[in-house]
Amino acid sequence: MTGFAIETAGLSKRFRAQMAVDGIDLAVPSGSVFGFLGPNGSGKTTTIRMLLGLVAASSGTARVLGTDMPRGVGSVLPRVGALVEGPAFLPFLSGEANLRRFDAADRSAGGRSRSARVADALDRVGLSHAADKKVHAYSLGMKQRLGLANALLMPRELLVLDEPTNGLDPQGTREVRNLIRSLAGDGTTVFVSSHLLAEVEQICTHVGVMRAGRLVTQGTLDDFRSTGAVSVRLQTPDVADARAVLARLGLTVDAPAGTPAPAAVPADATRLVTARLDATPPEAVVAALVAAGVRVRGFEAAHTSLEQRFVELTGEGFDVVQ
Ligand SMILES: Nc1ncnc2c1ncn2[C@@H]1O[C@H](COP(=O)(O)OP(=O)(O)OP(=O)(O)O)[C@@H](O)[C@H]1O
Repeated sequence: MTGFAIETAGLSKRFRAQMAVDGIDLAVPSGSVFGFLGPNGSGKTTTIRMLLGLVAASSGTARVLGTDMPRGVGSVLPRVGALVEGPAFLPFLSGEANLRRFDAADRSAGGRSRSARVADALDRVGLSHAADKKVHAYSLGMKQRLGLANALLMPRELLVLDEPTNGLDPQGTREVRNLIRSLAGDGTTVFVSSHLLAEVEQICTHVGVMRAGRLVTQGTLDDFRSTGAVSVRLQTPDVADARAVLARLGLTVDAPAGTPAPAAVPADATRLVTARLDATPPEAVVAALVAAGVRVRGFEAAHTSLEQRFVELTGEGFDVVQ
C-alpha cells in the first residue's frame, strides 16, 4: 500500500469532442475525508465512475485501495461502499426488502447475518421507522439515505459518495454529515463529491478542486486555507496618510468603499482601509504606519476566505448556503 486509498495518473475521459476529465493526478490519503469539489459539469461524477469501473477511461491510470482499476474491480469493489446517482431500487418493494436484495447479491455477505446487517444499516441512516414502507413512497431524501444504507451494509475501507446531501432537507443534511464524520472516525477513507463549499469545509480534512475537467488544486484543507493572498484591514481616522504609507510599501491598496458626505463623517471618525499584503510582514506595515504618525485603531492581517480562494481557482461562485 502506498498510503493512498485512491491514486490516479493522467486520468482522462473524452466524450466525442469534449474532455470531461482531462489528465488528473488525484492522491487521496488513506484515512482522509477528501472533498472533491467543483461546479456542475466540472467532471466529478465522470471521475467517480472511472474510479469504480463503471465507465472506461480514455487514457491514464487509476489505483483504488492499491489495485489497478478497472482490472481489480472484482477484488476491490467489495471493500468500497459507493453512492453514485442513487442505486436502482425497486419502487414496489420496501426499503428493507430492497436492502436485503442488494445484500443477497453480495457474494461476500453471509445470509444468516443479513437481517442484522440490514437493520443496522437502516438504523445508521435513520430509516428504521420507514423500513417497511415501499420505496415509491419515499421522499428524495429518504431514497438518498437508503442509498447510503446500501453503501454501509458491509464494513468498508473506502466510501465513495457522489453529492450525498443532494435533495436532503436541512435535518437530513445534518444527519448525513454527522454520519460521514462518524464513519471517518472509524478510520474509513471517505471520498465525497460536492458543489457545496460549506459542506466540504465542515466535514473534510482534504480537498481537491475541479475546473472544466482539470484538477486545479489538492491538499489538506488547512494548507488550502493558508495559501492565497493575505489582506490587511486597518481602522484609522488618517485615511489619506495610511493609504500613502501602504502604497509606499508596495501594497495594493483597495479603492475606498464609498465616499460618505463630508458632513456625515467627523474628521476624527475611524474608517476602514484594506490592502493586499503580498510578501510584506504585517508587523512591518504596522511599524511604518506608526512611524508616519497614522493613528492605528485596529489592524488585522488575514487570509482571503476559502470562498474567495475557490472563486479564484474555478472562476465561479459556489453555493455557500447550508
Ligand atoms: N455519457 C456522457 N456523454 C456525453 N457527455 C457526458 C457524459 N457524461 C458526462 N458528460 C459531460 O462531461 C462533463 C462532466 O460531467 P460530470 O457529470 O462528470 O460533471 P460533474 O462535475 O459531476 O457535474 P454535476 O455536479 O452536475 O454532476 C459535462 O459537460 C457532461 O455534460
